[in-house]
Amino acid sequence: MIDTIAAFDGRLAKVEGAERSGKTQALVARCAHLIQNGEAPASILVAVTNAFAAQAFRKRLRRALPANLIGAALSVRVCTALDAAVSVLDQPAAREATGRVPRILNSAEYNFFLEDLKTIGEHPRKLRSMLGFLDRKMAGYEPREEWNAGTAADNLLAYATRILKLRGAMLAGEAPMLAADFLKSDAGEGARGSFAYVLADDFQNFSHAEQTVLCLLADKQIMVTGNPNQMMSKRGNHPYIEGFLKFEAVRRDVEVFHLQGAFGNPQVIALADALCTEGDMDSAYIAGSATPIERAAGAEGLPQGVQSIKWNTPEDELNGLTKYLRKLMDGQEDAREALTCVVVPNRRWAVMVEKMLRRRGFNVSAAGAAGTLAGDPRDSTRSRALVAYTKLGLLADPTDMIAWRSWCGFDNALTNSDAWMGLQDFAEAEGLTLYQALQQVGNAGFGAKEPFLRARTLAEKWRSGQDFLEKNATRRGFGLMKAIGAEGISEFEAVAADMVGDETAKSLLELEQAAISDPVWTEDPHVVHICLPQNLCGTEYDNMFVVGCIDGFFPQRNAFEVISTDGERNRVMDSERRDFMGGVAKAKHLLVLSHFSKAELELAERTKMQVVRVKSENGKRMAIVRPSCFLSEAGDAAPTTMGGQALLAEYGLN
Ligand SMILES: Nc1ncnc2c1ncn2[C@@H]1O[C@H](COP(=O)(O)OP(=O)(O)OP(=O)(O)O)[C@@H](O)[C@H]1O
Repeated sequence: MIDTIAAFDGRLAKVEGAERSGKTQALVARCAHLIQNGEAPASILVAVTNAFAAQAFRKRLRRALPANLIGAALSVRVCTALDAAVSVLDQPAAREATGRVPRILNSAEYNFFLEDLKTIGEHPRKLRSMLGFLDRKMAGYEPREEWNAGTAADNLLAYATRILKLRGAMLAGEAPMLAADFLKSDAGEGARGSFAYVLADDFQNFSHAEQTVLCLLADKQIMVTGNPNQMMSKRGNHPYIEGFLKFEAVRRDVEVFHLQGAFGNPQVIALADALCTEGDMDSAYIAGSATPIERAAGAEGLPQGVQSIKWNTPEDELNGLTKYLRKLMDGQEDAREALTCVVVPNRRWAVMVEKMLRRRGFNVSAAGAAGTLAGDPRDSTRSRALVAYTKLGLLADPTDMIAWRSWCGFDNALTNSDAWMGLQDFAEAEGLTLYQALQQVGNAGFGAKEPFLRARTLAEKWRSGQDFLEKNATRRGFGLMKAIGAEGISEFEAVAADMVGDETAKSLLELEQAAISDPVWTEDPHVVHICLPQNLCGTEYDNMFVVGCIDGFFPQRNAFEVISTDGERNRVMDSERRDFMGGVAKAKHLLVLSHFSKAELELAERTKMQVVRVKSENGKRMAIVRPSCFLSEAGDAAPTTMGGQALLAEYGLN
């Protein structure tokens, strides 16, 4: 079947199949076939769900091609649909037609934008709900005249667009819609169909607007793969599942390929299959049978299949499980630690697991659970990463108004939104760009009369920013990291580890932007990966250890919360089950589902475990928790649970 797909040269194709059935492999094969038949790599676009999936696809493509074509493999564009939309909007014709700069706000920059929106006087909750509404409409690619947004939301949209335009910024939710509109317009004629071949993996994960962009970019062929049970519905991405399900129904002459079975460990596939019969899962997408994959040479002795291990407390679990992992790795001749992934329920667990693994002598990357630029900008000592990032942004481009907006907002309870709004009005009234206006205000020695309310505050910020720029404009590499105060900050660790030492501010900013918004794994084969389940899309591992496999973590507590409605609870449960099923199926040989039975109440509450009851133990209040309900849902496909201490004893580890 894969060979037929690889050679398929019709206009439209859809490839569907169960988890691990070879959908991505089919696209890799198609892409390799095109290159081997002399197609220019630049004529192929591969769209995937996130940067991890892009990295994995590139690796698979390289492997699928002979050495003399590696260069060609590297030149194929493999990116997210959002990236593809941004590239469209970055073309001069699109910038002119839209009047917008496709510089996407990251989450910290978005928070400043949100603070600024509050100046219109709406209640914050109403504001969020209207923004959510607008975001859904844009992602859903509904015609503007059918939004029926109401006056308040219309005004909000106009205001938001105005301030984004002035700032030279765009929201992630806007880009696909704007790109699709542009590609459909006369002005976009040159950009339409700019790739002969568009291959879209996990098409069910893209929003309607993103799917539209991908279709408009394809000239000769679009081939999509997908599986509704693997839809990732994390907040903010609005997947349009119908776009995949009805792909052939709304178009003519679509060739549909249905892949049978799956490749991987039969026990792992059986567990994933069992979950595909629960909740809103579509049982038409069940593998049914699995073709095992051979373990690599040197690793044949390692355990295979699914293990369920029970520990007493989270501390016991981390301690015991990392010992077990150490033992398994030491038992291999040429251990490739990067083929092992520890799946964690949240950031806090990622940090704990990372610490423990390092203590056991492992090199570790937690890129799969990387945080955003955390901290409270109202107090710059509590948002050091964001301050460092802003300084880097100013050094990279001293006219970047997104960086200046952040810079002017630190250490003020309302992030100086009122003053910034005054600056915007002033710029428009004077016919100046926002940068020119800030420059003018900053350099003016106005006496008692400010050109707008609190202009003096912005003038001070401008001058301190200019001082910083003058002192540090020529710095590079590690000196630059020191100057911006990024040394020793965890958010900059990944970039610092890969630095050569002569990076300019611009190149360092690009690396840091990627690390925050689109993290990828280091290429080092001797690094254990730590990942959240939702980042496993497009990847696979020989060994996978899920820690904290309890109710409240897998699935998260909202799936049980008594205060929400049945519908809401089911929605969360279904979405968590999909992430869990899709995630654990990526274990090619060994899947360890590890859980503990009690934790200190304070930790349990803070990390939102689903507490069954509370009991007192040695003067401490302990929360009793349950193994993940997904284990019981899997029924016979779930293994018998073994005690952690018994496992350690078996390996002589206690
Ligand atoms: N025809 C094949 N022969 C042997 N192994 C294959 C074949 N097709 C795929 N595989 C292997 O099976 C595994 C699953 O393949 P792939 O990742 O392409 O499936 P998928 O359906 O995209 O999975 P996912 O559930 O992750 O979306 C991979 O390890 C891949 O190398």
